[in-house]
Amino acid sequence: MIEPLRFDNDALHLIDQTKLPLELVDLVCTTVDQVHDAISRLVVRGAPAIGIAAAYGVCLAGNASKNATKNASANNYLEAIESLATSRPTAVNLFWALDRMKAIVDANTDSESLKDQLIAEARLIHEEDIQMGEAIGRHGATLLTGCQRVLTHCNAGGLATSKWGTALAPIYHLHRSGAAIEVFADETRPLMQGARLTAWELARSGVPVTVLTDSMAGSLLQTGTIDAVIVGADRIAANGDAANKIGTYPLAVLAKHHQVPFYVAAPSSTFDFALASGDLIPIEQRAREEVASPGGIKMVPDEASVVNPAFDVTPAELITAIITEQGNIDSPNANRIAELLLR
Ligand SMILES: CSC[C@H]1O[C@H](OP(=O)(O)O)[C@H](O)[C@@H]1O
Repeated sequence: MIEPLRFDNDALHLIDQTKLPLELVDLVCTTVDQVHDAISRLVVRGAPAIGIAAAYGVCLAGNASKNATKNASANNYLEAIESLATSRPTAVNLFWALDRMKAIVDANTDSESLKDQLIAEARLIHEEDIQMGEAIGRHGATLLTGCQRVLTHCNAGGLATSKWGTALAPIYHLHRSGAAIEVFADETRPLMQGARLTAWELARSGVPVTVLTDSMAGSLLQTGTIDAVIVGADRIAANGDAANKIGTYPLAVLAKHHQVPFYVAAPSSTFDFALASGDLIPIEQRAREEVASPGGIKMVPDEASVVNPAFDVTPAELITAIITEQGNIDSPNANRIAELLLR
């Protein structure tokens, strides 16, 4: 499996996902600002991957404070945490990871070992995500068993996480076990994560994949072509409402209408119990150019306005089950989620 990020104690190596599928190249970050920029430009993207990258980004602040006093060193890390928290607003994994790094700084009593403690915590966050992806694959496979044609939106695969993905983890699990499963991937405008990233990583793994434009999903569901829909999430509120890539909500409505199971796959680090419902989830608004000039080619006249929300929110009642590393939550609601994840 492809691994989108690697840390060698002084540098964070990222697959530059803005270059895929044409080029497989790394972007090497040695400063906090470079990691902030990499997250904001979607060099590294996907809720779990963003959290892991930010955790390693905090560690890079240590490079700037080699000779600083204890307080300066801790302050550098706290400034890094504050800065990285402004890189993107929706994926709660970013803030979940930064909170874990801040707890290490706050508990610090020995500045000499602080950088090592932070690197250890970032590596733990990374390793935990690998384990969570593996478990999501196992749990999700029990729901997708027998499904031959699965539709997904955006990229919630290995490129969006540490290794196995979330929505694609059950598909990789079933494919490895010899199941006949193929994926229909929404291209996912405007940044085309489905066409560029999901198709690339599935093809590379030998999983049959068909790319469709986002507007084609309805007719595939209408004609019975699709056995199940599975997507990732960037933040799930306490009542089970899930924020995910723009275009997920209409897909959930279509799946409900055509009585096709609609699954959301996410690790517990994507749940935000501080938010009672999905309408409270901050939705990132991205630049006009992503819609108006895809690939630098102007498609929209200057006189026209453009909207570009990066995410939408799917109400819990449209979700058949949420797949987590701790198990599957059928017909999600607040008490079931809390019960399963907080036990
Ligand atoms: C496994 S989380 C993947 C999640 O993140 C994507 O958004 P972006 O590409 O903007 O980071 C999309 O919502 C995916 O479902």
